[in-house]
Amino acid sequence: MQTHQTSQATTSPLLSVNGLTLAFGGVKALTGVSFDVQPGSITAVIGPNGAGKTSLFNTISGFYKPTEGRIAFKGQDITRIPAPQRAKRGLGRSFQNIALFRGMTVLDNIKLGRHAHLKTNVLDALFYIGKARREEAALRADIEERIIDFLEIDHIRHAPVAALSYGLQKRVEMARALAMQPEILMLDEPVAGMNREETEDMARFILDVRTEWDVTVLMVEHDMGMVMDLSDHVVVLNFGQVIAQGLPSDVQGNPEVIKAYLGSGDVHDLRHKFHSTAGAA
Ligand SMILES: Nc1ncnc2c1ncn2[C@@H]1O[C@H](COP(=O)(O)OP(=O)(O)OP(=O)(O)O)[C@@H](O)[C@H]1O
Repeated sequence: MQTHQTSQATTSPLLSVNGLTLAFGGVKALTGVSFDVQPGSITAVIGPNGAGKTSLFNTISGFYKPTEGRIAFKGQDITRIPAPQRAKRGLGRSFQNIALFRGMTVLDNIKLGRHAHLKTNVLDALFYIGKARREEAALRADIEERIIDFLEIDHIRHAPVAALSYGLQKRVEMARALAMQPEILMLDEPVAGMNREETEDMARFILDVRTEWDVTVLMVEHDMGMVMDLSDHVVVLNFGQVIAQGLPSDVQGNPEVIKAYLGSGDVHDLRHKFHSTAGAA
């Protein structure tokens, strides 16, 4: 297994995952997973289907409780802290399958950013809109405008989410996650199902989120080309374990990584994506 010394600076990590183990009954979804996310970095978690990526994301954001291990955010242990409090502390996330309120407008979805991930029903969320209007409208509006401007979604701000293309919906989901004003943005498959143009747009937004918003990015993504182009650090999972981590160039040629993808039948895709990367961006 490669160490991640090559691509990891010596500064204190923003997020530190240590020996994380998660079991569903007899199934071990994660076994002793450890890695750091450096502030200001783009870190990607990759791995074949069923490798444990979503389980890892859900454990970091607090939806699953690990059987063993520790998660530290900004130097503080958050392993036992409930998901809403993690979000409040600055862990923002999007979801693999779009989790927007489809009947509501883009703007209202963004307004819910701070609370929608934390509330389980629409009434709670709607109540929040009223409350927000009274209490913090000006501040919120400023942030919302910046997000709308940044993600170039002004023209659809009053459109119902259900009427939008898939690529735009993913962008609105990112907008909503940004409305939480996260320090670390966790993106679950940000370009899944997107065409090439949409993927390139999203890649640009992810890079800009880091530079213009000063937000650290942790993403799970299947699109190898994008991962290799954007990431500072790549963590590879297979069967719930970290089999390699380091610079994109390190993991790309790692025999264990190739083997993991070969086993899953994804190697053709992997090779194709690796080789198409250079000319893509
Ligand atoms: N809620 C659950 N109950 C039982 N087993 C689960 C549950 N969620 C995940 N698993 C199992 O844990 C393992 C890891 O699954 P996970 O969804 O985290 O992988 P993944 O890398 O995100 O896969 P994909 O790329 O297909 O989304 C798999 O064996 C899966 O069947």
